[in-house]
Amino acid sequence: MINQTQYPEFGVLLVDDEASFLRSLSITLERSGGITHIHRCNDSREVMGILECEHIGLVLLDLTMPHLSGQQLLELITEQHPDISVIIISGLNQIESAVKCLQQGAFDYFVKTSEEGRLIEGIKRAIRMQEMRRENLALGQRILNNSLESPHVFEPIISRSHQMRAVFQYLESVAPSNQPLLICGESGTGKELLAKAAHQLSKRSGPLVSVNVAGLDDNIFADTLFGHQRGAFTGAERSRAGLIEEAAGGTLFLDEIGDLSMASQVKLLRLLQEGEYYPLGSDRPKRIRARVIVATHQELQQRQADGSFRRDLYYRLCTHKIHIPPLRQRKDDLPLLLDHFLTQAAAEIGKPVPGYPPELPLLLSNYHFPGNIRELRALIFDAVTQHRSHLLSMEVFRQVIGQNIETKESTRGQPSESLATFNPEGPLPTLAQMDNLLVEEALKRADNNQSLAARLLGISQPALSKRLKKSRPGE
Ligand SMILES: Nc1ncnc2c1ncn2[C@@H]1O[C@H](COP(=O)(O)OP(=O)(O)OP(=O)(O)O)[C@@H](O)[C@H]1O
Repeated sequence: MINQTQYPEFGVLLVDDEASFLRSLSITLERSGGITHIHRCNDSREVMGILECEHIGLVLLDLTMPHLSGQQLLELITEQHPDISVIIISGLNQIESAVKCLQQGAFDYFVKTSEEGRLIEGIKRAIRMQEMRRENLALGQRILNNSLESPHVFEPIISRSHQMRAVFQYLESVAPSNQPLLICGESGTGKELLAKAAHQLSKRSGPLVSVNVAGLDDNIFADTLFGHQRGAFTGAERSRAGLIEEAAGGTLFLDEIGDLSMASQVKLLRLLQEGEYYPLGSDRPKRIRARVIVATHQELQQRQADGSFRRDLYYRLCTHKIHIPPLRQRKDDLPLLLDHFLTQAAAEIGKPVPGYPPELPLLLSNYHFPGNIRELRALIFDAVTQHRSHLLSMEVFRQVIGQNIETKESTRGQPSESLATFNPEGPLPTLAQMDNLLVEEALKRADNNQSLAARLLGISQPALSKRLKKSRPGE
């Protein structure tokens, strides 16, 4: 488990011969930047040894020191540990030495008298770059090996789709990060399941605290997240910790973020930018010690375009972004999910697991599942509850899916993919030719099952059979 006080995931080494400066710099980093994973060294001769045995990602280096100068150390570090970032924090405000250090590979250069906010921002930028570099490396490695480090975490998420596998690999790579994670996808695609997996992978010792923010008015949003002091408003008889506090050392999951009010979006942005918040009625800021995961089924790009979602908040949230494909784009998962939910439903109801007619997977694969996996699960549970024999009845499925296939196929103004095959430069097919094309396409989709093909076409099976006899007289 990651100690909840350790940020970032790698160590930050402070090197200066003045022990008092080291002490005050650590306090500043911790208080104003939330940076707590700190090592200190006031003897320049020990630096290279520390880099060998500690997990260091960033060095903050003084220039003027006895034994080895900062410049000598910078040269050694960039040569022997090119993956470690170095920021120079010097007592000298000399443009030549700054330029020289940057040319030598330093990430940034500050003077000790620099304004605290600027210094912290620079250090956080370096941490962020280092985190991204590590994530990229980890992701590249996983994709190359096509591997998962913790496959057990994904066991509740049934899938064999290569798109979902890529999602899992990405999730593993960004799990240690402290940056927000944005999970997008249609309703019922498993965003909450994925948030749980992300929390587990992060190995944070604190809890996963979830809240659906859709429809929360701004005051309730602030009170829910930030908590309040006693007497903060009429009726606040006791202080109450908010969910941010409850999630300390763990993960705060904000679901339906696309539906957050504009006023609350400003509050969330400030929280993410500054890492601090004020409980209602308090003038003492508190530091957020939870990783934030947000999810939405809304198209956030679209919501930005129509002015209902802040662009700056979107950019804060999307450092790490996952899009879960809808079920209709990963039909390979249908048979697995069917078996999974049949077993689950049977166990819950206390019945033996029923078999199902061979045409059921075919029927399911021709449906567009607007409610995604949640809808599939509900359908299967309903069918298992209702069935009486050893074989699952198709009736429940036909009632829902049959109608919707027809609705979907007859949607006006939205040509389906198979109809969008006209060559605009070629001659227009005749109605009779289109008729044949449609019948052929329906049979292909229905795997030559005529009753299903008829359903797709919105006609009866005898009507289809009649047409086929006409168009294929020899068969
Ligand atoms: N791949 C999967 N394997 C097994 N069950 C799944 C899978 N994906 C989703 N589910 C199940 O489907 C239901 C909906 O999933 P979940 O609540 O995670 O979706 P969601 O995307 O967060 O939906 P919403 O946007 O409506 O909040 C849950 O019962 C969940 O356990």
